Amino acid sequence: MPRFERKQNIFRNKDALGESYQPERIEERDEEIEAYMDALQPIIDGWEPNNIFLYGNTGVGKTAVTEYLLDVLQEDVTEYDDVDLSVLSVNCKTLNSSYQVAIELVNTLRPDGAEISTTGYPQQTVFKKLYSELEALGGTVVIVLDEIDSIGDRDELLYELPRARSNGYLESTKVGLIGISNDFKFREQLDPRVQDTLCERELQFPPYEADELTNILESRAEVAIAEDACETGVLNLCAALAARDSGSARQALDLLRLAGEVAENNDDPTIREDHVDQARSKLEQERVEEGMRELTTHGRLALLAVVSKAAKESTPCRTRELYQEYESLCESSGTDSLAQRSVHNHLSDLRMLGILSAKENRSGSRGNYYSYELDVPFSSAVDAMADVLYLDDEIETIRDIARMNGVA
Ligand SMILES: Nc1ncnc2c1ncn2[C@@H]1O[C@H](COP(=O)(O)OP(=O)(O)OP(=O)(O)O)[C@@H](O)[C@H]1O
Repeated sequence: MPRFERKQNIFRNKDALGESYQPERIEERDEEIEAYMDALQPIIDGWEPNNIFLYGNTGVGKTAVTEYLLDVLQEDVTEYDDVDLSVLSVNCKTLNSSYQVAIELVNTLRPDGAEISTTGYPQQTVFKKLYSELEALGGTVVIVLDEIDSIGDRDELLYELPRARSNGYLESTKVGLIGISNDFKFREQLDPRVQDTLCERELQFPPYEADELTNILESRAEVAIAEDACETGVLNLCAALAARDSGSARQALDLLRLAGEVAENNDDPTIREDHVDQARSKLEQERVEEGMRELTTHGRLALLAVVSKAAKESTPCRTRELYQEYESLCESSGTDSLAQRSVHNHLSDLRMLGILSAKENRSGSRGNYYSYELDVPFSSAVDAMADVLYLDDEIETIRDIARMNGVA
């Protein structure tokens, strides 16, 4: 009978590399913190808060810096008797309308057991309930709406809430909104009147550079990794890979955590660079698989067409040739093929997902055309597809051809 045994050579505190960990120190964001503090200053001065819109790619510290600064603010505000600050944080990811966000806020403010139902009220009734809860709370209320873009175009709350005082719905309570988003298009899509108020102060967080990620990793590794369990060059490699790809601290931390797990599972005493390489392949495969799950059958077949061409060392490859490959895969799987134009759209989607990359070629009088190739390792793409497409024979043949050509 196998027994469980605690492993502890690699990690000192693995949770410190996880999503829910709040770092004690924020590295490399001094300028952004200064601008953010400036935007929050009216709160400590006792004035109405600014509305703040914060954007930047995923994993660049928007949530971490917001949580950190609001904690500091809540602590510092205790020095001033005339400011009574409350912070409400809601992640809008699963709440895709103003209505649902307003219900969530009301229920956050109400005591257990007094929550309202999530359906059945007219929107204005829910807004009124929200105003009355906010009025009962009093003082200054900062409402953080993370992943605010999930609200989409049903953004009435973002128009109404900042105007609640001037419209007489709130008398004593001062409300400030902080909207956080990694969707750059969201701001442009907002109604200009919403833009005016919500984006009163705009803050942008740029992607991290490799040396910044190294510093973030170093300070996190102090807490998370056991002494001497990380070989020289490992943190730099995680940082360089994440900087080249996305500039995301989350990606760099994920790489380190996964590399540690690979080392641990191999019973190796330290994390080495080859563990990071394995971690990167694993993460890439997860990314492809995640993208794959979102694809329709035709998206998958279009991707398999590119994989098949890659096995033959025939990529980058233009749509017309990929289309022939796609048609023959459709035939093998007993699926009716789509027109070339639709397959072209699927290839564009795969490019947006970061699974393919495309080169634009000029072809004189006949205009420009794209040629596509895989933007993820061949083996990750083929493994992911073997899991979701019932084309075992075709996929085996593709693997054989790849082996013959030394494509990995
Ligand atoms: N400057 C930093 N110093 C220390 N840790 C950081 C820093 N920036 C990011 N992190 C860490 O990186 C991870 C991702 O950061 P965070 O969740 O704040 O990103 P985000 O920009 O809000 O991303 P998303 O848009 O996907 O929510 C977290 O674990 C966070 O603690």
